[in-house]
Amino acid sequence: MIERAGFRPYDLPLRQAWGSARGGFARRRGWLVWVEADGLTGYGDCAPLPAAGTEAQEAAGAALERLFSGLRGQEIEIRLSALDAENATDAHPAARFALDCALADLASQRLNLSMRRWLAPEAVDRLAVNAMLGTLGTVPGKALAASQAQGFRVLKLKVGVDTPMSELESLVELARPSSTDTDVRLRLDANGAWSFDQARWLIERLVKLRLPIESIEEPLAEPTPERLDELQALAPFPLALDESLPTRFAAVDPSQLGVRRLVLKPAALGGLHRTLALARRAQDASIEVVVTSLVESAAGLWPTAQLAAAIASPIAQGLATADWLAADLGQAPRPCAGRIDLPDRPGSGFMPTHV
Ligand SMILES: O=C(O)CCC(=O)c1ccccc1C(=O)O
Ligand SMILES: [Mg+2]
Repeated sequence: MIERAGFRPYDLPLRQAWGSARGGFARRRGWLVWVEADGLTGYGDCAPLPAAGTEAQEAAGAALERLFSGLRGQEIEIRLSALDAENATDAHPAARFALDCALADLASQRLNLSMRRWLAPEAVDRLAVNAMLGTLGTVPGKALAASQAQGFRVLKLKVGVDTPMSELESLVELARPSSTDTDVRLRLDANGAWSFDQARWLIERLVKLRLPIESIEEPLAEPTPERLDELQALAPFPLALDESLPTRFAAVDPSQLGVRRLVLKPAALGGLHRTLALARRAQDASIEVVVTSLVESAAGLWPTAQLAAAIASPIAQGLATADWLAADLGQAPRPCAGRIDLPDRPGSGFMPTHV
């Protein structure tokens, strides 16, 4: 039975401003949330980011007030299933995700299971992850070399910030055989920057020039399954939907979206189990999935990584974001040789440095 529960705000500076075609940020603000029962504490993170498909800060704060007001005295499992049963298209996915994580952390600790095995017995212990280098125009050549030397094989770049023509030139320069190992590929994220014609122009050139492109996220400003399908037919690499999943395409069957890959952000989709269910539906339709963070604190990154391990997609996951933060709420999962190894500890693995 839940004895205590609460949340407190945090505000963490980044080492370097985050940029994208949908804007950027220099700090991450959110709430550390916790739930206590049987001498154990479960943690979660509410770190709204509207550009990624979550509610705004204020709506999240109000939702946390509501979600946490009636917790005391409730049974963990009952509260967890009630959360999952609520309307899937609700207006506060980040707040709901935070409570879901805290309850799941507690429930898995009580069973002495890692959160990933509590979510799925077939969970893996190791995840391939991509490096996140930032916006194409601001990435120095040596950052590329450093990531490769660290063992990353998929390097992600934000694009759609400059014109397609100048970004193509930068990509040609970056992908020169002298600067890129033969097995390294670039994951591009346009965050909805391009018209259909711009996207087609760029994809056709990337293909013709044989640039080592791993995938492109959110190519279109106005994505429709028809347009995505037409673009996907031109590309030998997957196109992916990300922030338009919780917003535009919440009710669409993954196999009908026109893309070969989905990027899943559990805080924008509103919870662990519903993200796991969407991942399974996609994988059953031979659509790849990638789980990514929201550049949130370690309290959110741990359960997000545990969820990725439960989904067990073999491609690189977007979880190498802890180093973007200059301060954190606890030790974060950190990649080594392009992979994250998850510990066997019960729960999500998060422990606050100071409470
Ligand atoms: O995918 C990654 O490597 C990190 C996650 C990421 O890029 C991201 C983080 C916050 C908001 C949006 C995005 C995005 O993929 O668009
Ligand atoms: Mg993305």
